Amino acid sequence: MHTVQWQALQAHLRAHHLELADDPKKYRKVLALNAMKRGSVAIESHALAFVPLPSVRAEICNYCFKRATRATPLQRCSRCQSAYYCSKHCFQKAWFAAHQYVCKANQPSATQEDQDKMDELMLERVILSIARAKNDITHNAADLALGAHLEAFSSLLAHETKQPQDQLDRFKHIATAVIQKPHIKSLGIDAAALLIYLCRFRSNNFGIIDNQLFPIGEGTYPIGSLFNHSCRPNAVALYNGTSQIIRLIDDVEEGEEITLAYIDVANSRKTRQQMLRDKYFFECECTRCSSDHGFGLVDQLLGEPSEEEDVYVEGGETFLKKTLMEQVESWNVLELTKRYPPGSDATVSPGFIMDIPRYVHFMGTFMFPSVANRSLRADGLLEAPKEVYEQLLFNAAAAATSYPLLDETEHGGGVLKPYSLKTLTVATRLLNEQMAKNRWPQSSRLAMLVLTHYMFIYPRNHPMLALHFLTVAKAAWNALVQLEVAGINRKLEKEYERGVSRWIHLAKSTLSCNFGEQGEHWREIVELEWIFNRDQKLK
Ligand SMILES: C[S@@+](CC[C@H](N)C(=O)[O-])C[C@H]1O[C@@H](n2cnc3c(N)ncnc32)[C@H](O)[C@@H]1O
Repeated sequence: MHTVQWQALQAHLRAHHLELADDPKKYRKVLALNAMKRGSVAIESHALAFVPLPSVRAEICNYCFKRATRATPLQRCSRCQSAYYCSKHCFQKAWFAAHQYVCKANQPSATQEDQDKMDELMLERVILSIARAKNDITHNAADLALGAHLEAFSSLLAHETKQPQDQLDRFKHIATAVIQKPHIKSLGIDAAALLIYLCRFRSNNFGIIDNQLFPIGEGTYPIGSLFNHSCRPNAVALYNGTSQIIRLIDDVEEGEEITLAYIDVANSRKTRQQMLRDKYFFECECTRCSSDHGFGLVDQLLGEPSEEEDVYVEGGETFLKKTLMEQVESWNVLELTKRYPPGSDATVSPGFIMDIPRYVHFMGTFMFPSVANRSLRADGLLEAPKEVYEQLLFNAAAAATSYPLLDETEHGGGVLKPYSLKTLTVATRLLNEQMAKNRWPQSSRLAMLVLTHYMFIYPRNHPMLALHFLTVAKAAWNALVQLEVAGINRKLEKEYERGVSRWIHLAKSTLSCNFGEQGEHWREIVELEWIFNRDQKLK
């Protein structure tokens, strides 16, 4: 067994009720030692090194990664003019950790804006961190976490024989440049070891994201890198500054593997598998990739980009946008809620040719039944056993693909599929445009269309889904207010009121599992709930 040799690492993981086990295909895997609840933190760890993305370097503190605020504007390093910090404390920490070695007078920022520079900075910082950690361990042998980080990093897969030649050439170039620097030379590491480090970064490093899930940097997190990939993961990596938090988004049984998604799972099956092959050198056999039924149906429904290009012939994206917006404008909520009344059964045949409004309401009976059915508990679906929840999604995928689509060829276009990755891209773009124009009834309809896609793509309680529930709740509330001002009929008002209250519930339930019950998103949803309840009382 390999895993007996990493004693500090195993002890560190065990302290978090986790265990590293051998795996014939994946090398090793992280298992839960006991049952764990969704929303709980599996493990939190610090980076061995991190580098901000050049595009956000002037917007976040380059040491703690907190965004600048009016109260804490960023100060630029007066010497190199290219690093930014929120406080003297962060500057001193960064200086001591690595900045003293890389800071050069009047460095033009343009030279730092490429991947080579990021890799070079990461390499230097990792080398310095390891040297410092080794030194600290000799003074404090009991520091398990430090030992665990070192054991984890030194045992990560580098796949050096599988890396493409152009990458290896690039890495050799970077390693040669770094090894010549006096503060690195004095540490006595050879170029071959540095090449392995760079290969390890490529198949193990994380993109650091902010609270809106936008990338702001890259980090080497040896503990986080022990988790394997799944396109249907049960955990996510979120960040508090530069601290990495691995949080469970579903209940995990004793002995179950904990997995993360290395790539955005909103990609087609072929694209996902290609991305994983290119960068991580494995064939994905996760539950989403390996089934022809179940998730196979879901992947079929979302489509492959090349197939979609054939479908959206004449007019291309312009046709899609125009047709989609026409359907959004003519969307009759009352008529559709009558067709799918509260209590309707998802298996009832709708007997229609599918356009977008019908599709969304029909999918709603599977995916968010509590929005249409007042007798259901708001978050019942999110609390159902995983198998029950997933079976519902599979039924929805099978039902969606079994109805004929509205063919618009007579009007000079192609066929607008209500479901597909292409439709998702166009709907997301339109949603942002409509929100920017304060067109809230249209925004709330587009947000529901996007939601029907996200429900297929992301596991429940995934942060993308949680943020989107928040968007749906805000859009529905703003739509209600706008429609009231314009003079809404009482029946439609009731529909919207039920919708807002249920979306708020769903947003709270999902947010609590990933971002937690604190921070800006939680504040936003609690404020919306308060305003909505006050409005209801006043009525
Ligand atoms: C970030 S590491 C994950 C930890 C790794 N298994 C280990 O023991 O160090 C990424 C590498 O693990 C392997 N891996 C991760 N997920 C996998 C999966 N679902 N199937 C097969 N191999 C996987 C691949 O070799 C990949 O390049």
